[in-house]
Parts: sequence; structure tokens; C-alpha cells
Amino acid sequence: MIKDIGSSKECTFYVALYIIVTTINSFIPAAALWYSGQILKIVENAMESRTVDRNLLFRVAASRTVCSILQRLSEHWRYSLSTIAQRRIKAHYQVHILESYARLDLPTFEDPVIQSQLSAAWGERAPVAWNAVQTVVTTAAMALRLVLQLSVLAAVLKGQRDGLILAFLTFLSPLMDWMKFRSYIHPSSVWAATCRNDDYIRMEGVKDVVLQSDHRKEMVAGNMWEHLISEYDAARKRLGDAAGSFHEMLALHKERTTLSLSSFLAEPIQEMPQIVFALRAVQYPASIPVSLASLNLIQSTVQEFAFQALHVFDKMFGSIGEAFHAVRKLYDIQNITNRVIDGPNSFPEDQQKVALGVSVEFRNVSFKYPGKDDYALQGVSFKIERGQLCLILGENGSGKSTMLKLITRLYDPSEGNILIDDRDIRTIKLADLRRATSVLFQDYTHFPLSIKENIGLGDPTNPRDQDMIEQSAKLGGAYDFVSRLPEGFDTYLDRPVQDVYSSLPEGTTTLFGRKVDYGAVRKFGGTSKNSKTQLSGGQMQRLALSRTFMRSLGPDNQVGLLLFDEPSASLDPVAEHDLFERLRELRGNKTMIFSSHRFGNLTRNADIIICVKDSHVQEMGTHEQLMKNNEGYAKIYSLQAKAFLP
Ligand SMILES: Nc1ncnc2c1ncn2[C@@H]1O[C@H](COP(=O)(O)OP(=O)(O)OP(=O)(O)O)[C@@H](O)[C@H]1O
Repeated sequence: MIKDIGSSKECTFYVALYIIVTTINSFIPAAALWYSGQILKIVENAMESRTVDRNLLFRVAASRTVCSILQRLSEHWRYSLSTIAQRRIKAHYQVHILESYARLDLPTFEDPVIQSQLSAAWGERAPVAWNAVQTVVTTAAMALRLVLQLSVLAAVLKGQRDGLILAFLTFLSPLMDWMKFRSYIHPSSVWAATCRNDDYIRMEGVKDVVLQSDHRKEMVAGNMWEHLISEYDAARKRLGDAAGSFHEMLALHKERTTLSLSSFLAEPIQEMPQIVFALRAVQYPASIPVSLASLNLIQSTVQEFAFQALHVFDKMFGSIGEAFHAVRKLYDIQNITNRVIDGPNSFPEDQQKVALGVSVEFRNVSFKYPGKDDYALQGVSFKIERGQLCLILGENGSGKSTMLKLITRLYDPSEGNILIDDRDIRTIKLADLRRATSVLFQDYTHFPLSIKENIGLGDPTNPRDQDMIEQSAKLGGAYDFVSRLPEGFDTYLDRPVQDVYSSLPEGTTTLFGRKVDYGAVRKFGGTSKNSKTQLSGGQMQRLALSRTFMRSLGPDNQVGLLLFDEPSASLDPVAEHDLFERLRELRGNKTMIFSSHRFGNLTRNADIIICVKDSHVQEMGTHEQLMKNNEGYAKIYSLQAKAFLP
């Protein structure tokens, strides 16, 4: 980490300044203490000799004041430098963390162990690397400050009557506080809490149903609210005083454990120095004013000293270890190995040929999702020839999407092989394989970026080509509605940075050129956020389609295989018809695979229909062949057709 930060000029300068200022800052309290001791000595001398060296007093007092000013200033500089250094280190590491995230494949990324490793490294609030730097620097500075203060304190106390005893007694009180504090939040203790009370669990569930907007539609339409409220009330009554959140219960528990012996002794111990002082004053009445001043100095210094000493102790045994552990995790994520291993060979050998499509073959492929016992696909074999249009047909959950995921190597089969142009896809470089395929997933996503970028990212080699973006939007059927949006192609589907505002004057409908989302106002109370662009499911799907067109239809594209997982699920019949027409026209000779659970437009046009059921291929062939077979396909087809026949 030190090497890494050191190699980044933008970080090094500010981190070095931060260390220097923090070190200087550690000297000041000891200097201040020294001058306070000097003032005390001057007073003592004055008491004995009845004369004051005004010059000396002035110099010492001025120095003491300078110490205070310097202390304040160095604190300010330290804070300013730490914010800049923190921001720079954070920015430096964020690229590194994002890269570690981005390069992971699906099975690796979905692994819960990897997930926790990744989230530990992210540490958005307290950037891990900065945290480690700061913890080490402040702990070292505190230790230095402590040693200096301790030496000065010893020098000052040497001449004081009862100084050491008073210091010790003053130290006892913060020590007890600290021990009490550690007893219930010990940094290295491990604990867990659960709730086993059914009534409480139900109350929390009902509260969520009523408060969260996700459930509102069904709650209202289902006429549920009265029942929910009576359930809540009944559970609340049964629970009585025992109904409390985890934090309330924890507070109660802590309160109960505060009746310890030390809690009774805490206050008398605090009074001890005064008692000792009073007894001594009776013994030596002449020295009362001096002793009073020295008691004050001892008490304030020792209390501050005790706080710091105990804090350093805590840091040494807790935070530094934790910070280093977190840094190790930060570096470990660089070395996470992907489960889907890259292949060695380039693909395709002949770029021209890809435009004519590629063949796809499954040889006895079986697959289980990671952590699952059931097969999502079992013993699947088929071959789709170059340039064919294939339809994979099957019920929900039969394994259609899984086939497409395996072709793009989002996962690798548990058994069997998949071949593209007669080459095992595991031997092909992943980047080449993905360059040669274009896939529209059923659960396609929309990135929280502008519409323009959402479409443009379809072709990451040429994502800003406005003409291509617009043409793709036309082909995907998105151009018209996008053009009508106030911000057109620059519209953010889901703004990642939200506008935040207080309550607005009545009648405000737009803010920063965007419609105010009063739903959000209600949700967030006082300050509110403005985020979502409301598009329908069909419109969202058209955008996803446009992205696919962007990828597969550009002049330089190297796509030979187009995969569509239920591309028309949210489209109306006219849009669906238009889409298939466009796809057929535009695909040229590229191989195309559609998955669907509906019979429709494509069944008659497909060169090959593969029917899957319960993770197996049931039958395959052209529409005519399958009708002739008179098995599952023909039966369902006839059943559906009947509905439309007179
Ligand atoms: N990410 C996943 N993790 C675990 N199991 C999964 C995952 N995705 C799918 N499955 C399971 O694998 C099986 C096949 O799912 P798949 O999505 O391939 O079906 P499908 O035929 O595409 O269904 P649909 O028509 O509903 O899209 C199902 O039993 C499903 O529950």
C-alpha cells in the first residue's frame, strides 16, 4: 500500500504534508504543558519571595498563548489536509476496486463469499486505504504526544508536593470509565442477536407492508388494510412492553448492567484528589493558593492524558489490526480468480465468414447452477447450422435462457461440450467469443446512464456514434418515444445522482427542468430526491433491443450469432410483428437463436425448432416435421390454433 500510494504523485504530496503537520501537532500539548508549569513556578516563587519577574511572566504567558493558537491552527491544517489526502487516495483506489469488480465473471461474482470480500474492500464511507494511513499516523502521533507530555508532566510534578499521588488519583477515574466502556463494546468481541418472538416478527412485517410503496397496489386492491392494522394491534397488545427494536433492547440491557461495584465507586473516586488536597491544606495552610493552581493543572492534564493513553491502547490492539486486515482484503480482490477460464485461441480465423453466421452445437450438455442440486439442463444435444434461424421453445423454467447463457460462457457446462464453428468454446478467447455474439437477455438491464449511452454501449468499440445510435433506436422501435422526451437521447433513465431539495413552494411542478416526483417527497420527508424517468415495460424493452441492434448491425461488427431471450415479451402484437420483420431483414446470413414460451410469429419461419421440457430436449425439427411427429409440439400448437379458428 505504501508503495502504491508513494507511486501516485497526486497522493504522496498531501499524505506527506499530513504526516508533517500531525507530527508538529503532537509537540504542541507538551510545550503548552511546559509553559503552564512555568507559570505555576512563577506563582510559587512569588508566594515565597513576594516579587514577580514581570518580564519572565510576560514571555511565558505569551508563549503559552502562542501554543494555543498553534494548536488550533495545526488542527485546522490537519483537517484540511486529511480531507484532500483522503479524497485523492479514495479516487486512486476506486479505479483499482472498480477494475477488480468489473473483470469478474458471473459465477465468481455471484458467490456469496466473493461478494462479502468485495463489499469489505469497497468501504465507501471510510475508504479502506485512507483509514489505514490515518489510523497509523494518528496512533503514532498520539504515542509521540503522550511520551512528550509524560516527560513534561514528570518534570512539572517533581517539584510539587503530593503531585504524583494527585496525578495517580486523577488517572483512576478515566481509567474506570474506559473499562466500563470497553466492557460492552469491546472491539474484538464477537456477538450476534436474533429475534424469536413471532408477534414481533409479524409486527415488523405488517409495518413494512403498510409503509413500503412496493406493496401498496396489492394491499389496496386486496382490501387488506383493516385486517393488517388489527393484526398489528393484536400482536402489539400481546407483546406489551417487550416490543422494542434491537437498539432499544440493547440500551435497556446496558442500563441493567450499569449497577456494578465500579459504578458505585466512580463518583467517590472522582472526589479523591479534592479530599487529599483538603487534608493537605489543613496540614500546610500557607500553601493553599499554590496547591490549588497545581491541583487544577494536574487534574486537567492528567484527564486529557488518560483519555489519550487509553485511546492509543485501544488503537494499538484494535483499529490498527483491523485497518491492516481491511487493506489486505483490498489487495486480495485483485487476485480473485474467475471460474470461467479464458481460452487460448483467437476467433474467428476468417472474419468474412462470420458475417455468414456460425454453427452452434451442444454435445450432451448438462448444467447445474452453482450451489444447486437440480439440473437446469441435462443431456442436451443439437446442432444449429451456419445461418439458420432457430427457435427454442419451452415452458417457464425448462432451461431456455440457460442454453443462451452457456453459449456466451456466462457459465460453463457441468458436463459435455458446446461448439461454435466446430470449435469447443472453451478453447476460444472469451473476448473473441463475446465479440462474435450478441445477446438480448430476458432480464435485460438498463444502466443508470443516459439513453444515448444505454444504446451506444451495445458497441463498446464505437459507443458515441450518434448516427448509429439513432439508427439503432429506429430499428429497436425506440426512436419516436425517445425523441418526445424533454431531454431526448440525453435523458437519464434512472439518474444516479439525485436532486435533493427541501419542501418546495406550492405549485412547483418542475425542478432543474425535471418533473418533481412528489412520491419521493413523501417518502423521504423533509429533504427529498428526484430520480426516476417513468417508461413502460415495452418501452424499456425497445431500448434494450436498440442496444442489441447497435451491437450487431454496425458496419464493422464482428457478430455472427444473435441470441434473443424472449425479445417480444413486453411488446404489443404490432410491435412484435414489426420487430420480427426487421430482424429477418437485417440479419443477413447471421445465425439467430430465439427463445420463447409462446407459439407465434417465428414458429413457421424457423429453420429449426428445439422443444425443451424439464431440462431435456423433447423433440426438434421444422414446424412441418414437428407437426408430422404429432407429439408435444403439435398438440400444443393445435390447441392454441383452435382458439382462433371459426
Ligand atoms: N441464476 C440462477 N441460479 C440458480 N438457478 C437458476 C438461475 N437461473 C435459472 N435457474 C433455474 O434453472 C432452471 C432453468 O431456468 P431458465 O431460466 O433457463 O428457464 P427458462 O426456460 O428460460 O424459463 P423462462 O421461460 O421462465 O424464462 C429453472 O429451474 C430456474 O429456477
